[in-house]
Amino acid sequence: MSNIKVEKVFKRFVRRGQMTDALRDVNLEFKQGTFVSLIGPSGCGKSTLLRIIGGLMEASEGMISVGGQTPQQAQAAKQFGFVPQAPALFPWRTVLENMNLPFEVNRKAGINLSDREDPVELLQSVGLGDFIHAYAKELSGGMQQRVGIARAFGSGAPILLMDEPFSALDEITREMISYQLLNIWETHQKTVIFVTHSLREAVLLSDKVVVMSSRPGRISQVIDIDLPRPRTPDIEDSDEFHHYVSLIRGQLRERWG
Ligand SMILES: Nc1ncnc2c1ncn2[C@@H]1O[C@H](COP(=O)(O)OP(=O)(O)OP(=O)(O)O)[C@@H](O)[C@H]1O
Repeated sequence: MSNIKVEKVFKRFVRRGQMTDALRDVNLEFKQGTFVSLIGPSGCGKSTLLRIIGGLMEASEGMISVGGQTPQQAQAAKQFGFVPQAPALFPWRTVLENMNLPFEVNRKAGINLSDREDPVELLQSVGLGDFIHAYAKELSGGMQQRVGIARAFGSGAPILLMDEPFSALDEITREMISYQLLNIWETHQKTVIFVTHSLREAVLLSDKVVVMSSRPGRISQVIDIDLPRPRTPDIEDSDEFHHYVSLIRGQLRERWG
């Protein structure tokens, strides 16, 4: 089981003699196969926490375990897939060729990914079945981001770290993509840690929402989202949905005030 445990994590940046405490006393547990969102005011340390979990940055103090491994060991064992704000696609490669990138990189690293998922089926589940032979440069920003998501789900990594993947998209596209992300996640249940500023996205997508406060970033509350799955658009009109949104909004306001 690749459960992730974060214990007493503290992170201090020191730049030109200036100290910034980005995270303090962060304790969290992520169960394998769950979808967890991190939400909080700008600068509260969400991206820093994601990078520390993903082995891209070291904590100043504390312990992180990814199924018993350090984040760096887990990263070397290809446990993580990253979905950043803008997907790193090769414009002159087709969508299908871009899907093969992690596979090619991992093959060079001598890692056998024979059990990888079917890229065409993954692209279909994010609504890109008709675009597999299109060049990446021919796609809209939203379509490119969907390729990035499908690719992360097909990379063989059991843990996906998503840092505001929809932030560059317009509202309507965001809404559509969030349902496609739900769709692909409900079929291929990986652990997802999803950084967002959107209350709606956090509630719609997640099993748990971690509300953070600034500064230094701490966990102010972890809220279980007890809404039935699969989640369909009508859920957004339900009283329960609105209840969770206002609960999180209240938490965030309390911490700002
Ligand atoms: N490499 C760095 N060097 C120095 N300070 C940093 C570095 N990275 C982040 N910080 C600081 O740490 C704090 C947390 O930053 P972080 O990017 O994790 O916040 P965030 O919650 O993801 O913000 P946002 O929602 O605006 O993306 C901020 O005060 C930021 O200036």
